[in-house]
Amino acid sequence: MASEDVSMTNTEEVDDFEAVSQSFVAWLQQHGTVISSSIELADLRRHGAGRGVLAKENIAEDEELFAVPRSSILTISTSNSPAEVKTQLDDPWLGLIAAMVYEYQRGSESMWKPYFAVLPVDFDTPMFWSDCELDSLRGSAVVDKIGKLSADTAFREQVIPVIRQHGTIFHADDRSDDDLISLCHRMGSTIMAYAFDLEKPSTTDPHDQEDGWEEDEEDSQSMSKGMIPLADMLNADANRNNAKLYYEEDKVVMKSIRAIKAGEEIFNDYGPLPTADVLRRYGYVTSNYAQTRYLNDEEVLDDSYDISRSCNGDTKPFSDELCIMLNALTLPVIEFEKLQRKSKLPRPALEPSSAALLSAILYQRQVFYKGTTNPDNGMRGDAGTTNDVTAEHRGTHRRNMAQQVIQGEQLVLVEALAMLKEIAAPTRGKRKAVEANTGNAGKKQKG
Ligand SMILES: C[S@@+](CC[C@H](N)C(=O)[O-])C[C@H]1O[C@@H](n2cnc3c(N)ncnc32)[C@H](O)[C@@H]1O
Repeated sequence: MASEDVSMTNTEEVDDFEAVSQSFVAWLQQHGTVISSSIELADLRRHGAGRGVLAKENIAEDEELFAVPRSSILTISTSNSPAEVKTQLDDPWLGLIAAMVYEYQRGSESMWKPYFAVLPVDFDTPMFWSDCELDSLRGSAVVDKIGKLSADTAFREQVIPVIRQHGTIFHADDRSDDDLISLCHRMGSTIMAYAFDLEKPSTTDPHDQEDGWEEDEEDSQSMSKGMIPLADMLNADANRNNAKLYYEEDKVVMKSIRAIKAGEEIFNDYGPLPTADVLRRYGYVTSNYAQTRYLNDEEVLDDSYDISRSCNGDTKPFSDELCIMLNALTLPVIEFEKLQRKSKLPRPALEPSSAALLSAILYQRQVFYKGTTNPDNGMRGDAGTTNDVTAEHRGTHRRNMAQQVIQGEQLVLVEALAMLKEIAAPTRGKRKAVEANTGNAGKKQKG
């Protein structure tokens, strides 16, 4: 959410918001972005969604909405920062942050200046919450995933020395370290909420190998991060997702994936993230994701497990990996050794003893939420961004979002515990339904 959204109080600032949008669109076109006359960049602050893209007229499925040349995408390699800076920071995430700080600090010398004008200055992600606001998220595993201290350390120890070494070209000589660290946080959070995983063109420049930002280890070989102007002006809605980005050799193309009526918003999809992760990455909450998941990070193994809400018979609340791990833990040693000799794993069907173990863990997990909120309150309506509230209401808005996260997670726990109770001690006649619900129908159960 852009800072001008929050501070907007008078007509002058309304006009400024529009003017900034218009010069951004003009800049895009000057640099080769082709925009369909059927869409427009719109002011959606009244819906709590900042800027967004709307259909001006009916759009058919598979129509090109806009095409952005790869040269307009801000990445480590397209940035004009000196090669020495690019090689000094070999972490791709820190590298992209440094490239963005560099381009931002150059002001009108940077080709991306009109783009920075539409990017956010303030964020509602928990990274920027006060301790008191964070307390309203107590119990959720998201609190341990914020990583503010480790980011501070990485900025202080790795990025700041590089900026200082090239202080003149970074226009950083009159800025304090704390000031620069705030700027790094701002760019890091922008990347988190706006950047795309870029698919590389088939003939890859060898320098591109260093480019980008790795988020997930498994992605690191094939993906890099880049800031794609205009593509990142689409808001997200899993249920109303109607557009998709396609990667071509010299450009990226946003196309409709279904017919869109005039006046409708054009939506991207961030994927089936747990509500807590939508808040952590994007600074808003929504109940729209059908697969509201609870990240049950028990650290039993060097991994974590999702428990999904079983909204319909197709959804498996407990993953195969989780079932196998629990079954392995509860298996008598002699049985476990038998499987080991045959190089086999336990079945991915939750055994009653495993269900009892998982129940005990989840009851333990419930205690962490004590006093945070009451799960019986039911879900509140969606709390959007702070784009439409003033700064003094920000705390209330953040606490409302926290409440929506906590209530969602507690609901998942309550539903999972009820299901586990059935598996651990099934009531006569209900066993079949439980097996169907856990995705294990037809599989032989022990015990
Ligand atoms: C990729 S940007 C989309 C453009 C953004 N609205 C803007 O004005 O710059 C992602 C940010 O948009 C906002 N956003 C995206 N989808 C939203 C939604 N469904 N409801 C409310 N805000 C949303 C969040 O602030 C998120 O961090």
